[in-house]
Amino acid sequence: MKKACTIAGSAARGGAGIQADIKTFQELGVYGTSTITAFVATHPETKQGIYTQSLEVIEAQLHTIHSQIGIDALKTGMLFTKEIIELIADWLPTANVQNIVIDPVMFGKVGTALMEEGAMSSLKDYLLPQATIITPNMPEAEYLLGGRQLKSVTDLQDAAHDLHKLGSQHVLVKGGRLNGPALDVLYDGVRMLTLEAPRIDTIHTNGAGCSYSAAITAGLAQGLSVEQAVIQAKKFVTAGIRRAIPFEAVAGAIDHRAFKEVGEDSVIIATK
Ligand SMILES: Nc1ncnc2c1ncn2[C@@H]1O[C@H](COP(=O)(O)OP(=O)(O)O)[C@@H](O)[C@H]1O
Ligand SMILES: Cc1ncc(COP(=O)(O)OP(=O)(O)O)c(N)n1
Repeated sequence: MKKACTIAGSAARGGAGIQADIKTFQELGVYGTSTITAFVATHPETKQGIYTQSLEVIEAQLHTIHSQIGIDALKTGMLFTKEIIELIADWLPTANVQNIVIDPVMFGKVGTALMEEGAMSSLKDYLLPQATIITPNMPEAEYLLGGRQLKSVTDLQDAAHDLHKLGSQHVLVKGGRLNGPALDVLYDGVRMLTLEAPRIDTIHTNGAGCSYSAAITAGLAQGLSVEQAVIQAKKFVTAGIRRAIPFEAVAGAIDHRAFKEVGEDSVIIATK
């Protein structure tokens, strides 16, 4: 069984973060391991409740996984501080991991800041250049590009082109916040691929981004190409949103079981 590792924050509500990643790994048939960087237990109104782990605890988890289990692919999610980002960036070359997915998590959908102010330059300078693929959503892409606003598919394509200059092998810009179909763009420095799924009329998309990058990680661990892994992951997340689990107090979460239960062929996405 191939092994995928997530380095991310714990989302107490269970829809995003480490919880989404491990559920995704399990559903896609890879063995999941985790390094927890922080605990998030925020209230949508106060936005308080982020508790980071010490560098020592983070390092101990990384060492345990690397020395005792092994890593065929890994993803990073919420890293929160400059110090944690730099720890991971220094550790990665020593771990010799072939498939690295960096989800540059900065903002949750309800607006919670999931990256500290001042951490952006470490992310850009030390972590993104090591990535096989980076997976920003629109606000994250805008922030990485110095505040430029993205409003159309052409803007997403231009953003993917410019973000590629930061040094990752591939860039996937997620267009979940555009109107119209759910469009994302994947760029490898030569080819610009657009992935399109029907937009589902729902507010219950908590964990969509985390699960997308985790599904890409699972695919890479199993030997898929980046393009194949992204296409499978897009189907995984589309199926999950289609069958999302609503909650009473907050927006609901995607259903990680959906892709396996409905079967890959029942999720139609277009690529061009
Ligand atoms: N309402 C929706 N219907 C279908 N797909 C969606 C919907 N909202 C988001 N997506 C898709 O979910 C994935 C995650 O995108 P996005 O929501 O932009 O990221 P994040 O969760 O990181 O903010 C993307 O493939 C996006 O196109
Ligand atoms: C602990 C933690 N990490 C990441 C996120 C962001 O999740 P994402 O799937 O990108 O989108 P939303 O959950 O914000 O819908 C998070 N919320 N918590």
